[in-house]
Amino acid sequence: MSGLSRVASVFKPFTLALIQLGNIGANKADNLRHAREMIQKATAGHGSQKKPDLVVLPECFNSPYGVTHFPQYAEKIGYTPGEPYVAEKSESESVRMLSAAAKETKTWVIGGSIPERDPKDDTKLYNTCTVYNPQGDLVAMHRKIHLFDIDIPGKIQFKESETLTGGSTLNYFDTDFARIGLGICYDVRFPELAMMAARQGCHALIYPAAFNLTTGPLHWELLQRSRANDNQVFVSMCSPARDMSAGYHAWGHSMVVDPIGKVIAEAQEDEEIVYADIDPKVLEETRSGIPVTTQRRFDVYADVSKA
Ligand SMILES: O=C(O)CCC(=O)C(=O)O
Repeated sequence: MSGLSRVASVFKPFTLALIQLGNIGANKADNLRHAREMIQKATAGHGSQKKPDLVVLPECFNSPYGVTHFPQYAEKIGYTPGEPYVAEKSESESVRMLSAAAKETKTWVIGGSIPERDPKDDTKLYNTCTVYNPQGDLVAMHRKIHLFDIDIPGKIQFKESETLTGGSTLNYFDTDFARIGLGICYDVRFPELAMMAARQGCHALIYPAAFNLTTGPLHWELLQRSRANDNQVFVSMCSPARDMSAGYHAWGHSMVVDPIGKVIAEAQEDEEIVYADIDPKVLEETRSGIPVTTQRRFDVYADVSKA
């Protein structure tokens, strides 16, 4: 067996904007206000910059990043794919803001991530990304699947599983220009997830993220270029700005990589908006020039979990 199992039909040029948000502090209302202003700024059009079709916020944009903060900042969203949902009346203030921002700017918004409380089980929290169309409807949600539990002695220790539960579904959404796969930060380390999304026809994989000063320089670019090269898709991670006065020091360097593995946009460390023009021709040329997407040998490696 070879080839892609399902290919989404629509893939047109579009402009992506990554908001490398700064000033994420303890005051949630301020964080939400600032995120909304930055969405407005990113979509306002500056000089020759084309208005983006899709804007992205970073991981955990409404609260400081840290396991002790998640319970305090968590919000109930209560969205179930396929069921009616009125975002502007959501119990979640972050969802209401993101929906309003998407609607007022008439732009697709990937709303970074926020700590979410399970609507049916108060003891369960997730790290959750929500997505809005230009009418402000919530159209997709992704709960971080792989929790960030690492311990590099003397460098960084982090254990999201102390307060979070991992999601268990692959998620993507369709726009009028592309099919976009979702992951959150640590999810990028798992090639299986990216490969499944690409095989479901995603043209771009987007990860709100927040790497750190240890793993950022080691793996931030490497992982994005790897997932892009493995699957011949666009890959992007959007980070918060670096704030050395915060409890968690984010790497920054929000980035977009094209399907041949080239970095086509990159922020530095401070608050910044970076734009990338996504050109479907690069995906087509990469796949026809180096046709690994049709050369796979699933007869040899049908199920890697059994290897
Ligand atoms: O994988 C890494 O090195 C960082 C992951 C991370 O910061 C996260 O999942 O929030």
